[in-house]
This record gives sequence, structure tokens and C-alpha cells, in this order.
Amino acid sequence: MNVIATDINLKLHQGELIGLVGANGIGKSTLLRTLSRVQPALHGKVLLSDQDIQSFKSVELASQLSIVLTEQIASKNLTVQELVALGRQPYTNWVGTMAEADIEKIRKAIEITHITSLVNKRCFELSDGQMQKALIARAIAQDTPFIMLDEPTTHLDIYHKAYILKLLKRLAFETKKTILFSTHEIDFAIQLCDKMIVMNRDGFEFGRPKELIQCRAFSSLFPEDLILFDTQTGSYKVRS
Ligand SMILES: Nc1ncnc2c1ncn2[C@@H]1O[C@H](COP(=O)(O)OP(=O)(O)OP(=O)(O)O)[C@@H](O)[C@H]1O
Repeated sequence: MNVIATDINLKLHQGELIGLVGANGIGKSTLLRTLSRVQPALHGKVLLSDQDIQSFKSVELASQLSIVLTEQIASKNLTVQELVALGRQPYTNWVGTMAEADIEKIRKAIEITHITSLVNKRCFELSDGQMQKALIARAIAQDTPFIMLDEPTTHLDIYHKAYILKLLKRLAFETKKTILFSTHEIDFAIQLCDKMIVMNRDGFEFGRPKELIQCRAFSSLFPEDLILFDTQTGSYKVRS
């Protein structure tokens, strides 16, 4: 057995956008999968609204927590409209009948993720970035108090990276959701997140981006032979 990370102890609050950063292979996806019950923790507890996550029934958990993983979805034959509609599954009855409110949430999720022109396309016809936006729309349609996303902006161009992260920030603030996402866009995360989790070989640091800059959390994230963290601009610079 390979233990990825230990002694992770933190509390996330309503209305916060939290970025999870760290080098390749450090354990960001593993942490998100563990927090969302996709895989079991080797040790310790995850509490959601003070309740052990293990004690939730699956459908109950799906109404509290949505997760966007990087893995491919099961059926790429679905249209974008159908994929986003899956977000409403935890709330519909056993035949999947949707109420007006469900349809409205799907419409809104499609609109704010800028994928209206894609609704009738099948998922296999989408580019990676378009697919990423459709999966984010599905999580938004699910409308849970807690949203987790594993590298939600990987395939997006720089404009849409900023757009999606700002959208997540607005969603967290306006709808009082807790949104946790992993990312390699450290400079965008520093600018937009309320809090960040920095995973490194010695453990993890958790706090507001400004505090993390001050305690040199970003400076010690990578070997300093190639890149240096500039505390003034909050970004990495290539060594000349
Ligand atoms: N299915 C698996 N089986 C065995 N080991 C795995 C598996 N998935 C990941 N690992 C290992 O677990 C460790 C953490 O991987 P994880 O995917 O959580 O890292 P990450 O921080 O998300 O990395 P990246 O930034 O590259 O996506 C890595 O060392 C990886 O090799």
C-alpha cells in the first residue's frame, strides 16, 4: 500500500472558494476522491455538516456534494443537454420525471457556462475544453451546497480559465456554496481563491493566499533551480 498524504486536518466553510495546489503526483486527486467518498480514507473522518460522510445514503450525498473528475464519462453518446440534465438525477423520481424547477436549473447551468450553442451536440463531438465546460454545467445543475472539481480548467484557453474560475468564485459567494477545486493555475488561484490548500512533500499548508505567500508556502512548492516564486506579483518566474 502506498500512503499518499497524512495528517490533513482542515475545515471548509460555506461561501468559500478553495484552491488545492501541489506538484504532479503529490495527491490532489486522491484527496478530492477521498473527501467525496469516491475512494475510502485509510484513516480519519470526513464530516459534511457535522455528519460523517460514510453515513450518508448515496442519493442523499448526491444532493449535498457534486464532484467533477477528470475521467471520461461513461457514455459519450449523450447530448450535452442530456449530460447536464443528469445533474438533476438525485432530485427526480424513479422514472426521472423533471419538474419546471429542474428544467430551469439545467437551462441556467447551460447559460452561465457558455455552452448554449452545444446543447444538441453529442459528447464525442466536443473538444476537451467544451467537454470540461459541459461537466461543470452538470455539477452546477446538481446545485449542491458543496462542489468539488479536479482540475476544472486544464483544457481551457486562458480566457475561459479565468472565466470559469471567476464563475466558481461568484457561485460560491452569491449562492453560499463551498467550492473546492484542484489546479495547476497557481497564479489565478492566488488572485481568486478565498483560501488555498498547498500540498507538498512535508505536509500541507492551508490559509488565505496572502498568508500563504507570506509564509513562503509557494516558494517551497517546487525546486528553485528553474522557477522562482515572486512574492510581489504572486506568480512564478523562469530563472534567467
Ligand atoms: N489508480 C492508482 N493506482 C496506484 N497509484 C495511484 C493511482 N492513482 C494515483 N496513484 C498514485 O498516487 C499518487 C498521487 O496521485 P494523484 O493523482 O492524487 O496526484 P495529483 O496531485 O492529483 O497529481 P497531478 O497533478 O499529476 O494530477 C501518485 O504518486 C500516483 O502515482
